[in-house]
Amino acid sequence: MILDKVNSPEDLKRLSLEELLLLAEEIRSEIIRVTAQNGGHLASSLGAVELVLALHRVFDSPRDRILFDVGHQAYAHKLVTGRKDRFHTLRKEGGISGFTKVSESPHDAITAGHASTSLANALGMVLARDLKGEDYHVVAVIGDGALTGGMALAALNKIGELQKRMLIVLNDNEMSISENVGALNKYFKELQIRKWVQDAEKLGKTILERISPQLFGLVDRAKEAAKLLLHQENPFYAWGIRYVGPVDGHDLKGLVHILEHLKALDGPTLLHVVTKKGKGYKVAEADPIYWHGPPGFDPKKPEKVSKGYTWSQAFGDAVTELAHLEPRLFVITPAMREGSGLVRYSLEHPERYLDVGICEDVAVTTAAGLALRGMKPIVAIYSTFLQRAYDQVIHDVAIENLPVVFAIDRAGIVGADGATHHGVFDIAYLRTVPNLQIAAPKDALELRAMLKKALEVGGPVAIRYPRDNVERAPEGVWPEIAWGKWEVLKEGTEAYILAFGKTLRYALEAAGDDPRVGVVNARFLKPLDREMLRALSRYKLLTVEDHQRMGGFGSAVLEALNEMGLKPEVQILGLPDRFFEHGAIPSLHRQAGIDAEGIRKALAAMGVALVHER
Ligand SMILES: CC(=O)c1sc(CCOP(=O)(O)OP(=O)(O)O)c(C)[n+]1Cc1cnc(C)nc1N
Ligand SMILES: [Mg+2]
Repeated sequence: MILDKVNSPEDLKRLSLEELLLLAEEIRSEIIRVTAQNGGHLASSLGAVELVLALHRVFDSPRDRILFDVGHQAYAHKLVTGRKDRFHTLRKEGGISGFTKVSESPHDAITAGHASTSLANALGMVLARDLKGEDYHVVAVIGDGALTGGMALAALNKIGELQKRMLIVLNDNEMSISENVGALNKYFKELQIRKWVQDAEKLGKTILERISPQLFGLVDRAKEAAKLLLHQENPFYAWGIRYVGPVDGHDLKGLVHILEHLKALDGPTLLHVVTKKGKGYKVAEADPIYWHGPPGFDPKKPEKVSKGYTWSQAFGDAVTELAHLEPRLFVITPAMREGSGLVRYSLEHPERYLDVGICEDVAVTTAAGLALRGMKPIVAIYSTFLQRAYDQVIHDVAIENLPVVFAIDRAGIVGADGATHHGVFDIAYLRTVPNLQIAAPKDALELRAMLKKALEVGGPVAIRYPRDNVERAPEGVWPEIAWGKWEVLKEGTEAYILAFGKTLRYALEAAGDDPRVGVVNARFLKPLDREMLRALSRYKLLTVEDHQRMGGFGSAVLEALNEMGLKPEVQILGLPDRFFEHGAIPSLHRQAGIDAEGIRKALAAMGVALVHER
């Protein structure tokens, strides 16, 4: 295998073009083999193989810095930068990350996972380079989806003004996770048609030159005028960035040739490459949405596997039904239609559905605008990605107490996507926001009850639920819920576990049938159920949450007890003050001490040692 001879990008420079082409195929097979075992971002990484090889052939990483936006398309990059022997540990606990990670390799220029960060990072790097009088290249690879992010567009604006030498490679496969959206995306499609026109022109030109040089001259001048017009229409022209393309992102020889030329240019250049998401693997080419991030699969007989009924689907089913009952309901997603369970909703209510692209800030403030004009918007958003819209939650929604519902998916530890994707800060960053109420349902029925009630509350409400399976709730059922009230699920004589969200299952498992320990479904964090808290304050209290310990649900309970002048013995279980890497959710929960074992240990330390069967 040629890959056996590649231990660093240096080795790529010694390969012939034929060997490079063979290497590309070997890399594709390795990506498929390992993703089949571990799951991962298959289609994105398959589509970027030639681009990665061409970049590492022409540039000199790690001296030259090559940044990958989101970092999920960088499996080929990992394989040729000294990690091929560890590649089988991809996304596994203790193994290599599924994204680029500075601490993992000197070749990983940025730690990524969230989109649209590469251009601002690259800007910072070229500023540092030039200030220090150093000389290296900075190359940022950004996808068409990531380019819909405001951070990326704002960085382009500054890059164009400063005119620092850098190369931006737009990896345009017309896909985000779903089909990509936005006016720029439409323009790129246009450009690709023009590419076809250019090729046809070349053919026409050759024929014309033979027939009549005069006529050819006339046509050529007309074409130059049109090109100037076209060029000036080019948004990158407006940003002061040299645009080159579109070019075939799978033509390895052509890419190497172009990159060699662009390497010599000064100022900012954007090379627009067109790739096929899932390239080289038929099922992934045919359905880049499912094969964007499949769980494991049989590489010889790749079939879609059902992940079971999830919280995301329970949410999607509930809002799809709710929209028939509430004509003012409007659902917004920042480029996560499938992940948020909204495919059915988007098909049944297209006129009240919007995918804004990878821009959570726009999603939240668009919801504010909808609410100001009498609609009932729901923003379907992952906890980790809501971090991108913190100011918009406060400034555009909460201050005016607008009726916006935040359906926060992937709340808590999410597993193989790791530190950049765990949703473990939202309680802390939301609970200090006045007017904003926060709840966590224990099951799909409670989710339906909360969603329906949240639309009537009249102010902003955040409902958080985990990345997990859940028992399906019957259609058409909308249970009542005592808003702001907790629910005692098990009485106790000595201690009560106050569980918020997903940890309720661990609490019930830990308490078992021991009469000394009670369990409360503390489903409302804001408002807290102070009445019940007062009543329970004569017992020992243990709070447990799938969230950072600091600033979470337990902190809220402590503050409330303090305000009420109550001083029961309280222990708080939550994630310690560090980042959790990628790994299996139960294992990470065990490490954090928030699972049933951790709860039992905490109770024992409080003098309530539970006897339980092993
Ligand atoms: C991995 C992950 O979380 C991905 S990959 C991806 C699509 C990126 O499209 P792009 O065109 O840039 O790349 P492509 O896959 O090669 O087509 C999204 C929306 N997400 C979720 C997401 C949402 N929002 C933010 C801020 N960051 C991320 N990463
Ligand atoms: Mg894309």
